[in-house]
Amino acid sequence: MTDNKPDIPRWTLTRYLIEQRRRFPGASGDLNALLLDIALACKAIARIVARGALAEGGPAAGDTNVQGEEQKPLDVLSNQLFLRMNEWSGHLAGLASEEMELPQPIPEAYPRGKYLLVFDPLDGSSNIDVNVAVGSIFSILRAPAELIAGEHELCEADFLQPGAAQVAAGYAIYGPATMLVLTVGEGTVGFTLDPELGEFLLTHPALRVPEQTREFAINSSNSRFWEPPVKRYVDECLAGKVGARGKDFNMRWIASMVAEAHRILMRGGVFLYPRDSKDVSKPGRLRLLYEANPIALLMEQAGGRASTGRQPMLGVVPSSLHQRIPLVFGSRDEVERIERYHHEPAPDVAPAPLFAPRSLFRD
Ligand SMILES: O=P(O)(O)OC[C@H]1O[C@](O)(COP(=O)(O)O)[C@@H](O)[C@@H]1O
Ligand SMILES: [Mg+2]
Ligand SMILES: [Mg+2]
Repeated sequence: MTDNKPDIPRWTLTRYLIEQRRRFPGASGDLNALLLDIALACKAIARIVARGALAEGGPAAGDTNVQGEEQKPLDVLSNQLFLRMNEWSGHLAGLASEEMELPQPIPEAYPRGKYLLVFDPLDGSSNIDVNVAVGSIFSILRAPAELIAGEHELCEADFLQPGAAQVAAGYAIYGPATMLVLTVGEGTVGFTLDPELGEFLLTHPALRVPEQTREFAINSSNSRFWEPPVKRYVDECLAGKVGARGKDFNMRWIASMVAEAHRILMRGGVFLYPRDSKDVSKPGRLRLLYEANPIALLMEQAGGRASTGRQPMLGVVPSSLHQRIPLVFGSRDEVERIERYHHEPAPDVAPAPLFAPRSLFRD
């Protein structure tokens, strides 16, 4: 079965989740209910984003988040929608967001559940004013047993689980169409919002990232700060047919990671936001728990790969809630090549000869 062919069952998100649950006869249905609440938050955000400059009622801008970045009114509003749609549900033991310094416990009045939700309520929000696709990214983890048992209060350490521990992950993209792209550990699937029905309908039942590509995405204004393996990789792509790769490459940079991830899931490619020396206090631009990990799981479940450049992303043990990390993802062959470049010496750095001729004019 291929995407967008008439043999795709026109399942709603609800129906898809019911079918998935059949795989686990003992399942409580909590995960499904949580995913539907998240989808509802995304629909609410989609409506506001679609109104653009006509949207009303957003809180005043001007604040900064824990990352020291300017919060747009829609960042704040999207965060509130995620909280409002999810904290009462009884399926969560806590939430954490890009826009909140500390994890948010479930209010006393509401029941506690067994999952943790981590999210970036609006990714690529610097693109809102220019009407480019933005999105919401989420990751679902199991709450530690002691937290569920009430043996301790919700704390940062509860969230510090490697990406491989994610139960589900996904994003909504607010573009010309709104889509929800999801994995519950059984492949990566895409739903398109039917605005008349208000339903996410399954349109991409088996997303696969092609193993090879001729398209890369990187913010090349940072090139002077890159490490040698990344410089080497990009130089080889730029050299095209006559270079080491023997083929021409195309380049894209939307500056909205959800949109880049979506393009790569649809037609392949590789994305890099590598470690650089621009600001030594930041080992990468993107955040591990609510940007890199969910995208990594979606990629891996679609046959792609995600990495720090040095190790698989899903194996990284987080050290803090808002930890930043170098991120490379997309077509498997390209990500593996970039990893290889990080592990092998650069080809032009020949070992210093024991008896090199000495000269004042040597460069
Ligand atoms: O402006 P830069 O350095 O190109 O960074 C762009 C990156 O920053 C992000 O916008 C960060 O996400 P937020 O908008 O949620 O902070 C990514 O979506 C994107 O890949
Ligand atoms: Mg983001
Ligand atoms: Mg954001």
